[in-house]
Amino acid sequence: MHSDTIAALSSGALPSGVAVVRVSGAKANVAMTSLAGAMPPARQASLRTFRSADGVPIDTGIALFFDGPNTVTGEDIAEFHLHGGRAVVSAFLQAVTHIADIRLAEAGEFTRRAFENGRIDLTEAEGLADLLAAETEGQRRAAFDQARGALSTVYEGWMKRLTQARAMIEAGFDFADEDDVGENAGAGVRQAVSEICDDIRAHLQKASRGEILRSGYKVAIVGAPNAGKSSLLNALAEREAAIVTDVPGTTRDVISVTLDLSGVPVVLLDTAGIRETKDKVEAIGVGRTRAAMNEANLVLALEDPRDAPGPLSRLKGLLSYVKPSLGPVGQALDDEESEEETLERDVLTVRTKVDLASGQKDPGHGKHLEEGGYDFAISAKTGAGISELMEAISERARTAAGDPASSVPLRVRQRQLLEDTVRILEEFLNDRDAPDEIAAETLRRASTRLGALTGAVGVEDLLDVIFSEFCIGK
Ligand SMILES: Nc1nc2c(c(=O)[nH]1)N(C=O)[C@@H](CNc1ccc(C(=O)N[C@@H](CCC(=O)O)C(=O)O)cc1)CN2
Ligand SMILES: Nc1nc2c(ncn2[C@@H]2O[C@H](COP(=O)(O)OP(=O)(O)OP(=O)(O)O)[C@@H](O)[C@H]2O)c(=O)[nH]1
Ligand SMILES: [Mg+2]
Repeated sequence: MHSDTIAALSSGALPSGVAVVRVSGAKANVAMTSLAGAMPPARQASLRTFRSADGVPIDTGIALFFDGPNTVTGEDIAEFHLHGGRAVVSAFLQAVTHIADIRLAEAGEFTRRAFENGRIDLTEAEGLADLLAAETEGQRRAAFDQARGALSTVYEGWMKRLTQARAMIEAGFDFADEDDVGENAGAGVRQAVSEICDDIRAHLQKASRGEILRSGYKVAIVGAPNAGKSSLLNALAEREAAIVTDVPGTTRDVISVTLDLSGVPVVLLDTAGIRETKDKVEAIGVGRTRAAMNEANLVLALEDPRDAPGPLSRLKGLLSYVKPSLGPVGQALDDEESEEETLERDVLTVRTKVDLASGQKDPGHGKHLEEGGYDFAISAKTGAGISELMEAISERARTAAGDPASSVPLRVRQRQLLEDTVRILEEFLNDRDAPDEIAAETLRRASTRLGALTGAVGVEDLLDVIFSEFCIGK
């Protein structure tokens, strides 16, 4: 139990209609009696006038008292629902923190107490943080699912099975002389571990989907200077997010706009046109274009076919910037064949400015313009082809993000711990001749990784990072 009682404004930015101040800890009842005059019946909303220590009224509002340990934090909680004015809340917080042993809470401190008092585990706390940050329906569903313990159940199940496997080996120590027992137990353990390993691998397949849902499906808009990239960004965003001029090299930095497409956040990245340049600033911009392409789930390669030296030849050069591992599922591919497939799937070629007559002579080269060969043809000026392109992006984003309610790991931290666990379990499975002591130790290491997922073990150093991500009052 903590000695300090903490207090904070738990509702949003002021001014607001109503402001909720929460007080959690051993002195929550003292806060209630001194500010509201008396204790309200537990868990019942009561109208009270709140007064500072010298009896001066601050505000009239709703008082609520939740008696621990069955509360959000696991401690006694007093809630004060005030009028949401800045001076009201400020006078109230002043009066609360005036009481001995009550101080203002740090960011995430209520949730941290919930974790430390065993009310929630770490995946649930992370789910809560994501729930507060959720901006799309898909994000909300996945985070809500995780905050309610969907991942905890899965991870605790694996932990239990792994512990049983370890227990079987450790029991085997006692039968060291009796070969029969040792070998039979050995086969059972291997079978059990290999099943756990398969289950974790299947779960990991969903991880990249969860990460896309959490941080957005990234679409890089690339092409030569003046191809019409910023114009496309503005058309998709339906606002003037980027500067458009007829000067090649207008965009020098990556400009990002996030859209909510059917519940999946889609991050559009407008980039600097790719060309050899002596301009220092533009050269840095081109470097950033390359980085944007590498992190993108989808690349839109734009081309105005009136540009020399002709359609697609430049695009080929552009595509060579793209990493082979790029893919909606984010999985690295090993052979060349699938590498080509990935490029085909994740790069859309877009012909721009179709309102400018086609079949026109290329002024520089006198060649006829190539007609087909592009996945899409658009005009940012007339709007032609824009909604078709938008639908194609949306469909890819939905596929890449998957079903938000299917218990996907949303975070890199979670994925890495799961990958570590699989690696250690494989080590165990591959070393058939390991003495029992070594085998048990290998499984123990795997348990430690799994335990860190829910926060059961070895996460002390991480807690500050995880909980500081919350806002104050949560
Ligand atoms: N006013 C207010 N609204 C809020 C919160 C809050 O802290 N205050 N919450 C803050 O996040 C969320 C609700 N979360 C809560 C979770 C558990 C309990 C609770 O008292 N649980 C007990 C008793 C359950 C029951 O009565 O059935 C328990 O789990 O044992 C209360 C709120 C959203 N709305
Ligand atoms: N007629 C016509 N002009 C367009 C269209 N799209 C863009 N333009 C024009 O083409 C020029 C370049 O457009 P931008 O969108 O700035 O091109 P960009 O690819 O972002 O260029 P950089 O940032 O310099 O790499 C501007 O003069 C635009 O008005 C279009 O669909 N039709
Ligand atoms: Mg531009």
